[in-house]
Amino acid sequence: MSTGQILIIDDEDQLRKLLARLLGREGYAVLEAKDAKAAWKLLEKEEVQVVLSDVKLPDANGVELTQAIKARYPEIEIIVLTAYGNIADGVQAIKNGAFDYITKGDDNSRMLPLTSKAMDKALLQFRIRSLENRISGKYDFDNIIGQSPEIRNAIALARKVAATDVTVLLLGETGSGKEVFAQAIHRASARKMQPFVAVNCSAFGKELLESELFGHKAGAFTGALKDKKGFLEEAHNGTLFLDEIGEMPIELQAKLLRVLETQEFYKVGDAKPLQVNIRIIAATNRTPEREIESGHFRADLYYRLSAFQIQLPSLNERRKDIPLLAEYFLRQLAPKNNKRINGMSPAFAKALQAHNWRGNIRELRNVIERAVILTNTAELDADALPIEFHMAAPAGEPSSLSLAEVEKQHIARVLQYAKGNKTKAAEMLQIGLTTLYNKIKEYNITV
Ligand SMILES: Nc1ncnc2c1ncn2[C@@H]1O[C@H](COP(=O)(O)OP(=O)(O)OP(=O)(O)O)[C@@H](O)[C@H]1O
Repeated sequence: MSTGQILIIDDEDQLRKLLARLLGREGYAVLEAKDAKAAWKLLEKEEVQVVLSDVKLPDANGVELTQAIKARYPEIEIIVLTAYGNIADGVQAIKNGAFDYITKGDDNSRMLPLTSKAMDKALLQFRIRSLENRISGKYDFDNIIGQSPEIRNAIALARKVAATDVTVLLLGETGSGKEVFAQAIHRASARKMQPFVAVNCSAFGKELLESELFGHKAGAFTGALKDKKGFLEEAHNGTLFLDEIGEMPIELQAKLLRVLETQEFYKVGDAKPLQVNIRIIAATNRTPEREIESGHFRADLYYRLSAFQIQLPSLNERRKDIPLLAEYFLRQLAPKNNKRINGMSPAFAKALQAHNWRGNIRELRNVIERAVILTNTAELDADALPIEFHMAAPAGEPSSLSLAEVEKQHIARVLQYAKGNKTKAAEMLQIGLTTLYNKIKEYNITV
């Protein structure tokens, strides 16, 4: 029995109903639309794998509609129904991305096998897409955890801008969720079925970043053996996320500005420009104004990018979300690590609240994962936290402590944490065991 859903677009009621019956008998779920407008409405609401569309529709041409549907929903396969004798339409439809075409009334015997093949292909594409989404852990706004006004405010702004094509600049400390926001904006936009391409500008050297972004022609430089598509081209019709934009070399920033202004760019080694349609979301963990002053960030690019800025709060600024996020990561990470852990002790929760989260949500996630791995009971407890959680800063005026005193206190704390195990303490302190013994003696530390 076949599965999957087919949408038939045809204004001839009789023929449409006949096809619907035929395909329904094969086990497909079938939807019907009289025109393109009704078809778009159904496509928005329903998951459709295959479209059968007449060429002559009251409000559209099926050959052009094919291109529009493929642009928005690339996984869908389309079979076009052409009028008798009009092969040109069929050929053009295939050029526009159709799976195939059938001549109306003439090809009923081809209809079922062809539909079944198109369905197989589409189902495979849907499966790949869903696996890709799962692997890359894509986020939408509902998965952005946080109740504090600071994060709710950022989410509200991002939701509003998502529906538009406006360039967005996300500001926030490292690990505060800039990429998560960029993905959520993409997924809430009309481009959601199109690629989301993320580029970390700090991960490449200057030359490499240029050819990775813009692509290159074969022979453009030594080692460029074949033509290569750049990220800009890969993100065509979709969203390009430029992370750490402040790290982009200044000459490249000028080129990027040109792309933003003209939606046009040149591959490295190519004389003719390529047209692209992309939405840009950029992010930085630096302060743009300071970067401009120091000459690392072009002011004109900044003004162009910052049409819509969203400042993401740091975790320290929204401490009341810490328990919520910790629970969320625990629920996610315990099963992943095959652990049955259903809560955290008050001491564990208190230590999370007191910590200075310089690495923000990424750090919190890592701390929870580490604790999950170390825990074999039903509850996360404070001893599964990294050492810095156990060692509050030494009390008193800093000036009142000599370096030797700080060293003594630190060694004492580490020994206490290691429950008197000197080998473990020496490892944590990254000193030899003999040195540790000497220090214990020198400072008269009681173990
Ligand atoms: N609000 C949130 N809810 C749940 N998980 C989140 C949230 N924000 C961020 N995360 C998680 O925190 C981690 C860091 O997020 P992300 O990579 O988006 O940060 P970033 O600001 O882009 O960091 P960097 O500046 O280092 O690139 C990821 O594992 C992400 O899944």
